[in-house]
Amino acid sequence: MDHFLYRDGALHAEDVPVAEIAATVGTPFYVYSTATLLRHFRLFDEALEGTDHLVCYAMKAASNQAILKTLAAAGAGMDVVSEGEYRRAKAAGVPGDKIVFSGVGKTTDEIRCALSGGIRQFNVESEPEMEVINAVALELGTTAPITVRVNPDVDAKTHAKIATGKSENKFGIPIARAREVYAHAASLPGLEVIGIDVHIGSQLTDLAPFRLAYQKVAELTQALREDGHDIRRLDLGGGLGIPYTRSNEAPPLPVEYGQMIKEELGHLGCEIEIEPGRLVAGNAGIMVSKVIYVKEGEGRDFLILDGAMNDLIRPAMYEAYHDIIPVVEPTPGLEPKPYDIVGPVCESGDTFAKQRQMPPLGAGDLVAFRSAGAYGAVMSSEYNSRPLIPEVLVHGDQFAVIRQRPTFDEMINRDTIPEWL
Ligand SMILES: Cc1ncc(COP(=O)(O)O)c(C=O)c1O
Ligand SMILES: N[C@@H](CCCC[NH3+])C(=O)O
Repeated sequence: MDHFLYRDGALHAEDVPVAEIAATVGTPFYVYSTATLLRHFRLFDEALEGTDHLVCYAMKAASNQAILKTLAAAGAGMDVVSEGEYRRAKAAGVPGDKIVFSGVGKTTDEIRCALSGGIRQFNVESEPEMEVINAVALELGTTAPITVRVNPDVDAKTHAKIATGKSENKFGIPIARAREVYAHAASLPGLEVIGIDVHIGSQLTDLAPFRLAYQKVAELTQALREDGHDIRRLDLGGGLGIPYTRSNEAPPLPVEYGQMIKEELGHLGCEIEIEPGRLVAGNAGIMVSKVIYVKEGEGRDFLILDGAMNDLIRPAMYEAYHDIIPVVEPTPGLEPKPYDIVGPVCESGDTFAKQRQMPPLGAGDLVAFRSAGAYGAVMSSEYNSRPLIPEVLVHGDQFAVIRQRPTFDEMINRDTIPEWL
């Protein structure tokens, strides 16, 4: 459920007509709903009710400071994967002891920054990284709390580019080597081993791969405890998928996911951490764009939009499907027409949808890409020298621009000219 609905014939973001935002900020732009963000965060929090737990929002999904602040104020922890994300989380008011640091290539500087600023734990991805964290901790005269990310060799049954839990993926250490790696970690005086981490992929639409991975984590917990490690925290990653289309079978709900976690891991008495990103932000955001031209091609009509692959890369990158709906509610009974929906960028890959049935649209009409809140604005670029598009946050009947569109001069003057030119 989200808060982008038609009312009186017009698409609204909560209580604000989307066309009103378009008139203020210009198209294209992203708009997020505070109510959806909070609702989705709370669904996870409630799903783990009765356990000692922390929901650490995977801020890579959408990391605008206003979004982070909204979630932080509701009690969210954060999962970060870079110094930039760590600093964003701190700037949004998240205390260090609610920030977990994931990622396969943390640099010495990043480790130093997080360890001196305060960190809940590092999710360690390799033995060389473990050595570096140990060295930095000793240099700073402290100990670093860590989990080791294990790769359970489970097929997440998602798009290959976003599956992370198979042995051929770069993530984590093979679960078969875990006991050896934990023994190594325990021998390093700068580390405090506190738990296990696992994350098998993104946009999972079935609980079975999660269950399989968590069963392996449960077995490993017992084995590591027998080896004398005080395993007291399990970080179970993110990955629960969202419905990108209403015709699809809906993915499992957070409450079902939470129930499964309790069934598989509840008996261990560990603190549970999860790192959802997409499910918190995905359906909390839309991208709004305007039709520039309708072009009649051979055997097909193109809707040429002012939004492009640089603004929303998911269709080009993963063949991802996004519902695209008109901002003016279509009159019932209007015969839909097939369109290829494309952006102005000079690549044929700049195609959002092929032969998509839409109500007839003309130049100047606004359309909204649903489910664009996660991995939307954060993956955008200025390719073709198209300035990054604005982001807007709605709260009830109020809206605020939370990222301005840079001016062309700002974009151009970010570059510097060497003195010999
Ligand atoms: C370590 C880690 N945690 C959490 C997430 C968030 O995943 P999702 O947005 O699918 O919930 C990711 C991305 O897949 C990740 O790599
Ligand atoms: N960027 C991907 C998700 C990546 C998940 C990152 N761990 C997407 O848009 O679906």
